[in-house]
Amino acid sequence: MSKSWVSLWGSEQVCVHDDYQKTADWLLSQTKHRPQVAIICGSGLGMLADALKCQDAFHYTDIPGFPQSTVQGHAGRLVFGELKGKTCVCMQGRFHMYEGHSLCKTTFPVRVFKLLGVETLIVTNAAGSLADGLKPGDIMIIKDHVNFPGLGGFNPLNGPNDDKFGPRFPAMSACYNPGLRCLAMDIAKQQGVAELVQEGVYAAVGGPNFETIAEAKLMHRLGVDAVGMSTAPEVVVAVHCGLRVFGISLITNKVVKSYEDRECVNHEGVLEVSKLRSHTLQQLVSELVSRMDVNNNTAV
Ligand SMILES: O=P(O)(O)O[C@H]1O[C@H](CO)[C@@H](O)[C@H]1O
Ligand SMILES: Nc1nc2[nH]cnc2c(=O)[nH]1
Repeated sequence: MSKSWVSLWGSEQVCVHDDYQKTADWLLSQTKHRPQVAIICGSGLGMLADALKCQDAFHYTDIPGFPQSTVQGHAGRLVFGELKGKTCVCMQGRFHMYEGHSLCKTTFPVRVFKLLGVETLIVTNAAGSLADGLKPGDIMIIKDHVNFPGLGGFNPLNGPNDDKFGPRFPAMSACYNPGLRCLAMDIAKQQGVAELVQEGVYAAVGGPNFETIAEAKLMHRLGVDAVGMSTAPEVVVAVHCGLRVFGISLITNKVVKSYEDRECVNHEGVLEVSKLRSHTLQQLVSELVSRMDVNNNTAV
């Protein structure tokens, strides 16, 4: 397969199977862990990796073929370890389109995880709320997403399809696993945090600017509950290659929807709220990993 192709947007860099394989082979040669579950930590949520025991950690700068993190709150480390009886790999820092990464680089780790033998992907993010019932500090279990860049033709699956990963036209109607969503809700009840947790629709936008009021009103009318600048491309690639997906948004701010509202969102505020809820989120994700079914690396 050629390494570049011409899209609507100009010449795109393509990652070929060999690129993912080389990174996966290098990681397999550096750690004895064979992860069943991968976790992508959102802005300020890198502490999710702290719960892993017997850690092997790698800086992205040392991993062949890996993109680099450039955003504050994304440490740029890949951490392998054991979490409540399951082997996990955790990304402390994800890649966003607005950093200048191509979509294949933005989603690169997901296919590497597939080649490592991962069966389940947990994606987390910081997001702004559009739904009136969601406030900063709340946790939204993602039931579905709107991939705005994807709808506009900016999709990580653009270009020649790699049949070894998945089909040309993958279905996206059950992206976020219903069983895991239900289990997470039960765990939230048992942990006494059910009043903080609800399900909702996440929308991915390109960023890096936050929303104008007109954009916020538009998304609210369309039924979007929370908005961020990540996650959907990773999930599209994960579903394409057959990974089971669970997603969670930590609501870090309200998206301003009124011209009378003088509030103004900023990244420092986003990181502050992430920090405040980090323990609750860690407890929820740990218990979910503990109780999810995996069977010799086969998620059921
Ligand atoms: O989606 P994550 O990586 O959690 O980060 C969110 O927070 C940042 C803005 O504060 C953006 O990168 C947005 O996508
Ligand atoms: N687009 C967007 N991304 C976010 N990430 C955290 N908060 C927000 C927000 O309000 N809008």
